[in-house]
Amino acid sequence: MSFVEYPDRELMMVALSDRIASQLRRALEVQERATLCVPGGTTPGPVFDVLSELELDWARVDVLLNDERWVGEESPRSNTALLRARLLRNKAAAARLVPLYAPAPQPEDRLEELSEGVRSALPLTVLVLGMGADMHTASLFPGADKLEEALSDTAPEVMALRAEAAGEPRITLTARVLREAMHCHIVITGAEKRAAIERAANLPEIEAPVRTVLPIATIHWAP
Ligand SMILES: O=C(O)[C@H](O)[C@@H](O)[C@H](O)[C@H](O)COP(=O)(O)O
Repeated sequence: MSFVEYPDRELMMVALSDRIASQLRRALEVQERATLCVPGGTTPGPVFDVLSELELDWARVDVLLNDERWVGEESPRSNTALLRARLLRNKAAAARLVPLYAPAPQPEDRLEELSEGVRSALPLTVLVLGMGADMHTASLFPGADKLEEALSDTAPEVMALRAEAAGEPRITLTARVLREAMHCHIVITGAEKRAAIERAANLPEIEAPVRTVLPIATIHWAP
């Protein structure tokens, strides 16, 4: 795991966006399409703003969330709505969105068709992850009902999980899909998350799910 510390958040978001774009550009020199997988939540908005303006053959990029809360796009908690509002516009409007949500009461109702779409976009070329102070990443929450299976090498690509801390049901990429990414960045801010990721390095994955990607991740941190 490597750790990059920035003096402030703005600098981090610009530097990280630049790095993501150049990794995608390099991949597109040798392959027809590339996949960018990104988190929802409150941290990545500014990265999306910068990325959406960068020069890149976006028409050959598939964009996919790490995970989604099981809510419609009209909800302020919808990660898909965040993606549409902040990333899939400007130059990046040409990218293809791989959906992780479809209207239905429960994620299990649409899991098969959503998984098929995800499979068509694998492996992940550039994976950007957030992390909660409880050391969850994507929707791999400590204490989630199916966490053990979601961390295993034999998990399906996509699973529906429920956890008390998660609020609504979640749909998430599983650990093995995250671990197979070509490039992996974790973006975090603040003292609490810095302490959490340092703690995660010495805990089992079942208690600190983010640990599953630490061997391949570059951690980007700003106060
Ligand atoms: O849908 C989600 O909640 C995310 O994808 C999740 O994994 C997020 O990255 C972390 O919870 C950090 O969230 P914040 O950036 O809001 O702290």
